[in-house]
Amino acid sequence: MTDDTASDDTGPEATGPENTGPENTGPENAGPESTTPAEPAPGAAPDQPTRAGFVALIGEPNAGKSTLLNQMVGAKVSIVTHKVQTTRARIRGIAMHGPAQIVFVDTPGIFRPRRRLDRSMVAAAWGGASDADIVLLLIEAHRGVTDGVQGIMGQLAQLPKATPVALIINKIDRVKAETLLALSQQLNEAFPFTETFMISAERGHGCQQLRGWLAKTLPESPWLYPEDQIADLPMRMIAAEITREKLTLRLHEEIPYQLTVETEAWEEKTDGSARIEQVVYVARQGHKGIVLGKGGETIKAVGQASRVELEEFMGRRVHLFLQVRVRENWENEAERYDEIGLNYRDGDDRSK
Ligand SMILES: Nc1nc2c(ncn2[C@@H]2O[C@H](COP(=O)(O)OP(=O)(O)OP(=O)(O)O)[C@@H](O)[C@H]2O)c(=O)[nH]1
Repeated sequence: MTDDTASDDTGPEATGPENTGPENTGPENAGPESTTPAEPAPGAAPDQPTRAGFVALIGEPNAGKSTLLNQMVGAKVSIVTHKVQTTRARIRGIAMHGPAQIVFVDTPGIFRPRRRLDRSMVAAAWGGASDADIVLLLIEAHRGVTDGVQGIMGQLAQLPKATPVALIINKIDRVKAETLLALSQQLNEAFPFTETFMISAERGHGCQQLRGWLAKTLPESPWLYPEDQIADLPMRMIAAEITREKLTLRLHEEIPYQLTVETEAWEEKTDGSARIEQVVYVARQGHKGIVLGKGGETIKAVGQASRVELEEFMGRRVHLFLQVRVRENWENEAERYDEIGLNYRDGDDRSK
């Protein structure tokens, strides 16, 4: 182990042959919370056509997009913290509802970009929206029509006319019913929303109705992802996001937005555990020391916290290995954007 590698895995390293047996539990068998494809709902008419498509979640930072996604998909596919702009990648979660496959695109918060990376996030958010079959605009009930919301509403007019756009008023647990009705009326006068839902993403209120509406509104189509691919599709990404969340919480304001985590290797062990190798990329040499901490204590604590959460999430043992590498000018390397799911091209930026 070099000084930039950490693992809190104190158990004996498994040395058995590569595990390829059919009994091997893949990341798709990630425990009760994982994204699990459902059979067509009991009672669904056998001749009902399958439906599928992309649903984009649009909203100001902190509106509750990740919370709603987790609620819909039933798995922790993106990270919820109190910080804004925690969502770096276009993480997709897939929900099955009867014969419908609902593919969620969790866009980064839409906000005024300052740096190039920020601009790519905005472009990705709007790109996700215009490619989507359905757009959901999330508003925070207690904040009402902010400047940011007004800005986003102005942009909605640029979407293809046929795209259904639903207004989702979230955090209804924070306001009175009269406030909600007035807000809904005000917003519906400003834009012709196809439908309005009032929900609490955190508590799950209204989410079942929303899911039902999405399922019946998506176009008739074969499923976009084969059933056996659905569950493990985002696992590496989820694992990387869990570690990035632990880093963010540990490093506070220091450098969280200038680092990224990638899962480089994932090996299933014959004893049912998983060996996961991840790399934390930092933008500057100086940041490496901060992430490692004195005597490697920071990265060790991060690794430990991440491993505990991964084990809880996956329902089995995890051996987690973290490395820290410097990738200078990461933020300006256009080719990196594709890898984290951001496709930025000059001219794409619709935020101005
Ligand atoms: N009271 C209340 N809080 C909620 C609700 N939904 C989400 N929150 C909280 O709002 C905060 C932001 O939620 P996120 O899901 O991270 O928001 P986001 O839109 O994904 O944020 P970004 O990733 O920054 O774009 C978190 O603290 C959530 O717990 C809700 O229905 N009621």
